[in-house]
Amino acid sequence: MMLELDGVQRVFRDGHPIYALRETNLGVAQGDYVTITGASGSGKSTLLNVLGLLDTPTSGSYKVLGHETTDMDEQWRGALRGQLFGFVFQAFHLLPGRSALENVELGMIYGAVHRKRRRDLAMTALDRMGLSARAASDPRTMSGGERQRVAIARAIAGGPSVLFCDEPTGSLDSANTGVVLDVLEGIHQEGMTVVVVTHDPVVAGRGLRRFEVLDGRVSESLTNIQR
Ligand SMILES: Nc1ncnc2c1ncn2[C@@H]1O[C@H](COP(=O)(O)OP(=O)(O)OP(=O)(O)O)[C@@H](O)[C@H]1O
Repeated sequence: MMLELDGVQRVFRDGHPIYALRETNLGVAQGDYVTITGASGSGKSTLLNVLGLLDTPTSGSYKVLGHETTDMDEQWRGALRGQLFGFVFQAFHLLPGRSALENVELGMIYGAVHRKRRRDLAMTALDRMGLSARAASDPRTMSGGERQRVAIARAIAGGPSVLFCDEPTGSLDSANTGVVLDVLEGIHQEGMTVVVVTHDPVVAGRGLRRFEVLDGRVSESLTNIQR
């Protein structure tokens, strides 16, 4: 199993305890295309953050490729995250005043990749996103769909095993949503594991395994069981 949550809880303390995730069991296999839906505040982002090693469970076990992560120190967790995971967020998080190519390269700056190799990987990733002609462009001059494709290029350039996307189409119109969904499908077909959090049923519908979060409880959608 690529990712395996077992009895995971995430409790925030804000005066009183907030049970963002309760007794969560979830396995993601290599090559899965998982979508996670749920109402606002149900715990979707918390689930993605825990899976992406951006946050730590309060209790329970979380294994990545069989390695228990809950007792790793932050340096190990960071190394694992940098090596295995790529992230895409709703708000793109691209640096203005830097070219698309530089933005993609910056995603690999903490790795051990040589500068020249970083540039080649960044160019290849932009090319895969159909954006090689815009490599020198400032993201501020690009459309929302193009910006998100630059962000996806940044996330995949270093060759992660899992791509995590938190509301990747939340800032896009329906045409650009379709383009980004096609891109994610292509990435999945090439073998990457894809995990997408979304409140949009159209986006959720593209997943091959669909989960729903309700008040911190995660359940697999019936459509998977019938499949
Ligand atoms: N750092 C935090 N401190 C306190 N409470 C938090 C924190 N992060 C999340 N929560 C709470 O945990 C619950 C789950 O939040 P989460 O962001 O995971 O929901 P979500 O389903 O992603 O919501 P949305 O769709 O609105 O982004 C909510 O009640 C939220 O207020």
